[in-house]
Amino acid sequence: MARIDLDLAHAYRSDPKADSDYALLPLKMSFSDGGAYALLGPSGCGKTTMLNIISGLLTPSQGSVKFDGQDVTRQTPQQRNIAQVFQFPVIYDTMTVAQNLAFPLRNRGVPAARIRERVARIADMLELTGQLDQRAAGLSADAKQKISLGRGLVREDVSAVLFDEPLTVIDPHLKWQLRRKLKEIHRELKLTLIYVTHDQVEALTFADEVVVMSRGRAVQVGTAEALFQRPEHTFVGHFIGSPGMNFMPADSRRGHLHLGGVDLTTPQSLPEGELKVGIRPEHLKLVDEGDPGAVPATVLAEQDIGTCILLTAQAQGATLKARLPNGTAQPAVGETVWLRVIDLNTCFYQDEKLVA
Ligand SMILES: Nc1ncnc2c1ncn2[C@@H]1O[C@H](COP(=O)(O)OP(=O)(O)OP(=O)(O)O)[C@@H](O)[C@H]1O
Repeated sequence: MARIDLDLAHAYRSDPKADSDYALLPLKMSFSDGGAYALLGPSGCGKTTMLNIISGLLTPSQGSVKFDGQDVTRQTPQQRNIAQVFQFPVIYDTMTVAQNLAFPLRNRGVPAARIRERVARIADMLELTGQLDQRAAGLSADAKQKISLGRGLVREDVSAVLFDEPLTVIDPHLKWQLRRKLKEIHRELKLTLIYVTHDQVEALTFADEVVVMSRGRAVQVGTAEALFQRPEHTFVGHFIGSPGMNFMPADSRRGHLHLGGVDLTTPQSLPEGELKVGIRPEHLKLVDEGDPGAVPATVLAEQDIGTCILLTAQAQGATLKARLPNGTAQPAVGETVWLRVIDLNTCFYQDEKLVA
């Protein structure tokens, strides 16, 4: 296993000039030895480009990739000792499950007894033990992808295991189980795992640290909690959470926060000037009229989504979403309510970056 350091940029076109010419803008980041990471972001943000640069399938147009301090920028995936799991199963149909799992070990001359041990362990973790002697050809798409995962995880000597949206073909119920399984496997095997996905639930359940990407930038690297509580960029606030963070334009002058027509006091000390106030739907509270951190809002809709009531309201030109606990007295559509937007959970942004 290895610590991985990136200090690079990548453009698929030669002679890039504008930011939009880059698939990855200049970035510096590190993946620690034995960590579980997810690269998360919308389509086209550069996740696969970053993964392919780490694996060695792609050479960055600028800069370097280091494994344990050694420059591997020009090395192939084999030389870097990387295992990869792709979206679709990569297995040998004519082999049995056991032979498929053993293949990467046999290829490297691992002794037979150790191969048996390791295959049994991986099969047990992925609940494939009962199918070890079956030919892969007859198995379902789910089982085949589990074999692919197993082949990625079976070697002990890899620098890292890279996953590119590995659960795409998996049935939703099994997907949920496998996400948790991968987390357990990481705890047990302590491999460096890097996992590409555009699904935040997948990223947040699997990874110790999530790299949130937007348009060729890694905008924040953090734990699920940090991304939820303190998004460092409005993009992260908006992208993480369901629904995402609410934002309202505001103006900070001489210790006061003007939010539309309302003047509010904040527990945080704020820089002067135009700001965006960010508050999660989970933190937005219905309060009494005149509450010092609240704004009046007109109820637009209410939806019982089982775990809570999702309230949509309009306040000072912004649409706000609040997750209210079940059992909360529901205001009528069109009614004016007071929503507390300022409390210790509130985040403040200037030029889209967190400032308080
Ligand atoms: N081989 C290529 N040649 C030219 N441009 C490419 C190539 N591969 C990717 N791109 C461009 O680079 C940018 C980043 O693409 P990339 O595939 O890394 O994003 P992604 O986040 O993995 O997206 P997705 O989730 O859709 O796979 C996109 O604008 C894409 O169009």
